[in-house]
Amino acid sequence: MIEVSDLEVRYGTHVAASVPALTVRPGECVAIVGESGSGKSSTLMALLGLAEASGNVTICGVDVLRAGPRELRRLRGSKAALVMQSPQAALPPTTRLGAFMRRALKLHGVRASMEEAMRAVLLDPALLRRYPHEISGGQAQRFAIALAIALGAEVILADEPTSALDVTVQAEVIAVLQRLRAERDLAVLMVSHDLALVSTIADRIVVMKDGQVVGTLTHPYTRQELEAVFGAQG
Ligand SMILES: Nc1ncnc2c1ncn2[C@@H]1O[C@H](COP(=O)(O)OP(=O)(O)OP(=O)(O)O)[C@@H](O)[C@H]1O
Repeated sequence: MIEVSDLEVRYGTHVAASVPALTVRPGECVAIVGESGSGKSSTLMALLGLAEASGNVTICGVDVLRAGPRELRRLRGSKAALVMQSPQAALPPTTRLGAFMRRALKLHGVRASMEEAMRAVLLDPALLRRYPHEISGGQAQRFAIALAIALGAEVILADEPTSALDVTVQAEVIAVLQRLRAERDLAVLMVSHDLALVSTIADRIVVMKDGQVVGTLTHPYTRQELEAVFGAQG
């Protein structure tokens, strides 16, 4: 569960994003869309306490902007998972996927079946024996989600999770996210510049421009609404 009110993200005196209100309930997917530089990533980073921000952010009961380092570490490590554009680059190249996941589980004191987490994202558990360079971009993205599942994530924050992938692989990753949020009641907040993609998955679309929220659409969207968003973006 994510609840945001009066959020303002700053870099020095520059206000990069201003979000008056945003809620993502368990089982929901909300997308933030907007052109480059509109403040999408800054918003996402502030939600995990990774940017200078004021206002109120509550994720899984943690008051993020006032939490101490230990509470934030616990939140980021298990309850709220960040899925980035190219997870392959973030994986240590000389560590097999299974060893990496085992280490992460141990670090956070979590006991979970790695095989079950792999199957939940439609990956063959045999891939746990591979090195990062031996899997595809789409598999790496699903591995990042499997890791989140194994660690017991309740919230997934995804920053352009599919923009480095080709269209069919994008669809696989989106299908996995869709299934997980329904089956496991995950709250998914996704940042994307791809309106066509998010309109297939999001319950709500928050449109940002120049650091401001300029509109929110609720599913089902009309063509006119989507066209208006394209206008607001461009
Ligand atoms: N670390 C930083 N220091 C200073 N300014 C930053 C920093 N990160 C982002 N900004 C500025 O904040 C504004 C919002 O950037 P942000 O990355 O949030 O946009 P975005 O919508 O995610 O863009 P993109 O789609 O290109 O990732 C921009 O003006 C950007 O230049």
